[in-house]
Amino acid sequence: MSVIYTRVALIGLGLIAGSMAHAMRRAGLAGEITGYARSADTRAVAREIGLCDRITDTVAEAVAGADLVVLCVPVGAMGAVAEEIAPHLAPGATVTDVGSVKRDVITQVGPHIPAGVHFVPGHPLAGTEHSGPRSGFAELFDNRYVLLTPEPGTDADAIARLRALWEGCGAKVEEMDADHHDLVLAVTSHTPHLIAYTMVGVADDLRRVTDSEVIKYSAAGFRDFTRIAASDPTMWRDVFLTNKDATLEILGRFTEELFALQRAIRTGDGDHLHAYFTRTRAIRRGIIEAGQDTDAPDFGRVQRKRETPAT
Ligand SMILES: NC(=O)c1ccc[n+]([C@@H]2O[C@H](COP(=O)([O-])OP(=O)(O)OC[C@H]3O[C@@H](n4cnc5c(N)ncnc54)[C@H](O)[C@@H]3O)[C@@H](O)[C@H]2O)c1
Ligand SMILES: O=C(O)C(=O)C[C@]1(C(=O)O)C=C[C@@H](O)C=C1
Repeated sequence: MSVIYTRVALIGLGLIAGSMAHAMRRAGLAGEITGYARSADTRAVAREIGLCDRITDTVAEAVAGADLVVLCVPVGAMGAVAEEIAPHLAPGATVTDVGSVKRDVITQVGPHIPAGVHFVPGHPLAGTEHSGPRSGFAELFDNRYVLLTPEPGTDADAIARLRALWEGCGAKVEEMDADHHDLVLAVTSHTPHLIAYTMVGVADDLRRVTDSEVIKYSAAGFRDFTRIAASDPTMWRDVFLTNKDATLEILGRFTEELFALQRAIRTGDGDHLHAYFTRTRAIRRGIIEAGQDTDAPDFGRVQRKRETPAT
């Protein structure tokens, strides 16, 4: 594959930036990769492992002359970082981000983008519970979705070039409205994470009663919860604070369903439980029979819905 950007600047050197650096190198997509992280320790590790071609001690040096700047910091820090880089951005450059929430990032970053610089927000739907500069790997985005959420009127060439970069990193790219993104992700990622955090918290409370049996006999489902609940606390604090409305909406629906199931258990209503579990099983089977990636929801369907004219 050929070079798509002459210089890519990665701001915030953790799992996602590290994985992007590895994936861009794998396919030769960037002429040069520069990197900056706020913490001197992180920069030292990034230098030690050769994460980028150049790790700079200031954000200004990292973005100078870059035709792509990728903000890879926690969602709550995006606005402050955008303000810091703004005076140093090259005319014609594209700024993107990888944040898990999109509307709030647009609100934070948008006002700092100078005229002549393009802003194309993005979100790779791929991750692990690990963080930091050593956690990245080239295959993270292979066959995973990246959602781009540009505002109407964004330069089409800037979008196309960023799309090509992500495809070169192995991803499938779709465009989506930012608000819709936040609602979909509240269902498929944010609320499930909150539930996992809660379940592991409950088990931890119980552990004191059962003398570690909860850990010793933990079954596969619970182990999966503990993996999710080991995710970065700063990242997830910011996700819930910035995708508040959508998460509360989905959490409200979840709580109603949970109360209905709780009631069915208390009243011995086996028919209700059986019908509910039959319905959820059918959803999983439907996904498999349709030959879709069982790891990911059908974002193509969401996109097609968006394109349907309002009646
Ligand atoms: N981890 C995932 O599963 C995942 C998946 C998709 C998207 N994301 C999003 O990607 C972004 C980065 O997540 P990550 O998992 O790579 O996190 P990470 O914790 O591995 O890395 C974040 C990096 O940002 C740096 N940083 C924090 N605040 C900063 C600031 N104010 N200025 C400069 N650097 C700062 C940290 O030192 C660290 O190097 C987040 O917005 C997150 O929502 C994460
Ligand atoms: O596999 C994981 O560890 C993840 O949770 C990754 C995951 C998700 O699928 O929910 C988490 C947050 C992101 O914004 C994107 C991906």
